[in-house]
Amino acid sequence: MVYNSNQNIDGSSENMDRQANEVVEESVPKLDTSAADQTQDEPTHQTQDEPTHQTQDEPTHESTQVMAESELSEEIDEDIDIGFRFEDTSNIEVPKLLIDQVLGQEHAVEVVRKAAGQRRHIMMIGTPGTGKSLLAKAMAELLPKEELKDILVYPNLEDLNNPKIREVPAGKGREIVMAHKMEARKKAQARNMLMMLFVVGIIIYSYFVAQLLWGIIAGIMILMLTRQFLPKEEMMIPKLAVSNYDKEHAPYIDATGAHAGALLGDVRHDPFQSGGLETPAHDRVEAGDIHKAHKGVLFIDEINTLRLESQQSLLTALQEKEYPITGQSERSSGALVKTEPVPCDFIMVSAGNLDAVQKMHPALRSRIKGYGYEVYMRDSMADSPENRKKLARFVAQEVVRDGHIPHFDEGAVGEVIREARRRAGRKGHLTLKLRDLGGLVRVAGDIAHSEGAPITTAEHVLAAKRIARSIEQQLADSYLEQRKEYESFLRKGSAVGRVNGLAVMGGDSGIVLPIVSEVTPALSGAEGRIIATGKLKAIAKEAVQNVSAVIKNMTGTDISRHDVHIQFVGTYEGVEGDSASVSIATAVISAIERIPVDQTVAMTGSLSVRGDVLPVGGVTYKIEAAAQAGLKKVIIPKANEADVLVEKAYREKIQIIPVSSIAEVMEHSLMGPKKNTIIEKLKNITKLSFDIPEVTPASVQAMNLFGCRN
Ligand SMILES: Nc1ncnc2c1ncn2[C@@H]1O[C@H](COP(=O)(O)OP(=O)(O)OP(=O)(O)O)[C@@H](O)[C@H]1O
Repeated sequence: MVYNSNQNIDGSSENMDRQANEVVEESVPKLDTSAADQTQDEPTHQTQDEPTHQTQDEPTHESTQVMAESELSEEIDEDIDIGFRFEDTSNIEVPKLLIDQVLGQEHAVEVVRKAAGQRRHIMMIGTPGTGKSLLAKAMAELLPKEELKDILVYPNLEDLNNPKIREVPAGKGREIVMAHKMEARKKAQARNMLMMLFVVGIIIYSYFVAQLLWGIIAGIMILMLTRQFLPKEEMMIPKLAVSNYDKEHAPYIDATGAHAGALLGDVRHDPFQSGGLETPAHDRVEAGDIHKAHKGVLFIDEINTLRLESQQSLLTALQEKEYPITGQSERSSGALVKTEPVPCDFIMVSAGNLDAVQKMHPALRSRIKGYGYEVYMRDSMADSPENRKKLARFVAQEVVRDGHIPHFDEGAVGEVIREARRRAGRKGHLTLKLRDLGGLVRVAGDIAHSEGAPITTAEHVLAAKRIARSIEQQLADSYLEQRKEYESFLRKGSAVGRVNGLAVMGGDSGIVLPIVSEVTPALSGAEGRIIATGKLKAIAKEAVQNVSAVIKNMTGTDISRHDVHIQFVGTYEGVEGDSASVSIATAVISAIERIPVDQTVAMTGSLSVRGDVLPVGGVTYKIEAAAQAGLKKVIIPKANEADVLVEKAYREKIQIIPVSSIAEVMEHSLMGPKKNTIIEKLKNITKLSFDIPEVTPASVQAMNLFGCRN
């Protein structure tokens, strides 16, 4: 039995629904406690045979309905009001100071300004690419240049393994080293001259006493001995460990992922430790990032990835504002050397996501909390004329920073802003994941540059959007291709216990995720089980458990003597998040009640235990994936309705159905007259759910940021 995917399931498909139901009813008995054996006999046959048959009937016809990438319309959407008129981004002034270039993070900017004035540490938490390191760099620009120092390491004649440390004003260190070198050279020259005269004297004398050979040998011996035993002036030259010569502003040192040596300083190993060939200990001392950041900013991203010992040492350095340098490798001769404490009065800007906060050394965290600020970076900003203007300035900044790509005209900036809207995932917002958006600007610029175009236009940006697809997007395309080729999901007709779920990969790529459910008699004599396969991770597993509560409530069926199998088809990489909850519920209810599901429908949504459909992330990408796969309708949570910013090319291809309860999901996805009974039951359950706290799209975004995927 084939159901036309273009039928309206709300009204005109009623006939077909009835026919479908009749077919299913004929062959599959309704599941109840007494019909356990029957369900074991037939369901596999019913649910697997029918769909395969359906999809193989008309594959070529069907494939024409599927939207290929190349068929996508390249039409430019309606114009975007940027908030002001300009010819191209060369007319937009780019602020000189980095802090004035930061957009959308007003709170963080304010904190950075304050912290720079008061020399406080900062911890920035937020999504990658939202400007954390940019702000840290900007902070270094705000610090007074006058306080900068150079650090010199001197030999300690009393204890060669304890070199001395001296701090001098910036630029002075270089002068001191040069002066020492000059002096050493002069002394060495004078000494060499004296020695040569002495040796020549000996040779002349030996000539006159007819002992020339002995004279030459004595001369060579004297030269060798003086080289060995006379003090060497160059050994006394201090080493410039940290130089701020000619620096325009305070140092910004990025110590992300630095090993102990690079972070805390090190003393090199000396393979020739004697015989006049050795390198003096002070000359082998290497400053660490904490010392190079003296009077400046030390930036550490993903601070939790630093080894615990390094975090402890960092804490000491923060407290003492000085830290001696010693060899980090126990087996190296450098381990014998330990300098006097080296100044390291830096401002630490640490960054990461919430994970970083949880896993970092508690004492270090407490130090930052007690002597600084914690800032949460925003992911998006309001889509106001003022902010659109700022985004136009961002495009100008990126063009200037790149230095190779042509400026953008107004249309091109409009397209970038449209993409910023889409990527925000929330209506009325613009994304602040500006590193990624900057990537789009660069690819568009590269296309324009390779064409020899004097200016980047909207067409270049559109072309860039097609080319600059993330790995996940490319993978999603390849998945879709494979799934279409092997018919691993259906696009028309109906099937019992089978639902086209939707998922996101990498935050910006939707995929169709078929979910199949089957009900069999319980294998063990005890209670029936819910068995979910497809490498489900923690949240997905919990979602399956929650759904089972809804199902028990809804169906009123005692399923305790049955095992409910739920399969996430083709999920080799595993599944996380709870956005498949409505799909799981629909598949299981369909399997239990033997009511077919419309296969032209895709769905996404989280589910409360009382049957409310709650918002999820990535709706736009999921809808686009469903449209691209050739599906006709997509059910989304009503709370996500405002977040939908589907590309123009997909808008006509798919009907979006926002719902707020599982009853509505069933109404739009089940087929046949039997569905009304189940919908009535479901409506009664969801009526009771008024006291469930509301989950807003913003809270979903926050959950996503902190590692929860939907
Ligand atoms: N708020 C912003 N304003 C202006 N430009 C930004 C902003 N956020 C990001 N950018 C652009 O993106 C680039 C990368 O941002 P940045 O390195 O600061 O991100 P991040 O938050 O430190 O990311 P990560 O945690 O991955 O290091 C910046 O050099 C800048 O070009």
